[in-house]
Amino acid sequence: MDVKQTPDWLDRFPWPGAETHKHSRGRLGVVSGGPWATGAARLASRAGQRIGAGWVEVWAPEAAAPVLAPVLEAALLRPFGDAAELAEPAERLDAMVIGPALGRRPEHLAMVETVLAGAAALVLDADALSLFSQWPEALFDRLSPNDVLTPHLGEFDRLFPDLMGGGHRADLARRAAERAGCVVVLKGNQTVIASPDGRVEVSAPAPAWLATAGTGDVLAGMIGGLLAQKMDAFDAARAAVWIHAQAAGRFGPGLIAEDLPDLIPPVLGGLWQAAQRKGEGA
Ligand SMILES: NC(=O)C1=CN([C@@H]2O[C@H](COP(=O)(O)OP(=O)(O)OC[C@H]3O[C@@H](n4cnc5c(N)ncnc54)[C@H](O)[C@@H]3O)[C@@H](O)[C@H]2O)[C@@H](O)CC1
Ligand SMILES: Nc1ncnc2c1ncn2[C@@H]1O[C@H](COP(=O)(O)OP(=O)(O)O)[C@@H](O)[C@H]1O
Repeated sequence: MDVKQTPDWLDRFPWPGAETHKHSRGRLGVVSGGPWATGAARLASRAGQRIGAGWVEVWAPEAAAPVLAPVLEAALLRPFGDAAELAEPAERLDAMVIGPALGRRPEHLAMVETVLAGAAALVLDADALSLFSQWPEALFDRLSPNDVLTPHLGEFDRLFPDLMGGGHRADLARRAAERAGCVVVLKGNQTVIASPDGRVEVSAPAPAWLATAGTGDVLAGMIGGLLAQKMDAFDAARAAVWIHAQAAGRFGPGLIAEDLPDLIPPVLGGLWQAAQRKGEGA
């Protein structure tokens, strides 16, 4: 990677150091769907691990725990009974991802509401967004500037129907971030990342191989993993979108979401080398 072309967030990327331990490196929680819908949380949690969160917990409804137990290794399984039990991780952990394959029933809304009340930085994706389609203001009222919403255009339309009328996607995302009071990642071939303070970045076109189920769940886990490492939400979203596209480009045709988390390390390796060279040149 040419040092002159390195992304500006590279200077703020959370590399571990000699004093780092797994807890100080960033603790991420991912909330799983029910027993028939655990795959999305697995994709997100693995992506969070790969991007550097040192401690990853998968919070699973009790019925889903037997499904997850045999397939999680370094990630920790945390079964829960009802939504109120999510208050503890939402306070203790650095970041949480909720929404992928969560479900859209009242108990799922209660889960999202519980997590919104905690101190952890949040990535709200998929069903966590659609659950608020009838009352988006109830979501916006509870968000913090370090939270991130990751809608595709269909989900964006549910939360911000009046913004869909026209204008460039960058302008839609900017207005959405201002209204929501948090970072908005409007996904697509060119993903727009907008901050409530007015910063906006439009990504370079990403490989269309990403148009396959589950790649957004991986992106949510990547953003969550960087938030857990205390990266600023706008930088975390920009970095994750960039690394996600680079990883997809490395695989090319035939990509499925399962491939993506394990493609993160070589991309990080290139960034690490570029950061070292930049440091030596400084
Ligand atoms: N392995 C898994 O368990 C996976 C679970 N998933 C879950 O499956 C459920 C349905 O996910 P969907 O994303 O289909 O959500 P939705 O069913 O909420 O949205 C899809 C609808 O939005 C419209 N739409 C408009 N623009 C779109 C765009 N740019 N990208 C995608 N859809 C667009 C589509 O035409 C479709 O009508 C969610 O719970 C989701 O989290 C998916 O994330 C895929 C992987
Ligand atoms: N045509 C495309 N070109 C490049 N990237 C795409 C394209 N279509 C989708 N993507 C990317 O793939 C991901 C899909 O996310 P999403 O729609 O939430 O899927 P899922 O919910 O199935 O994980 C997003 O990161 C999006 O930017």
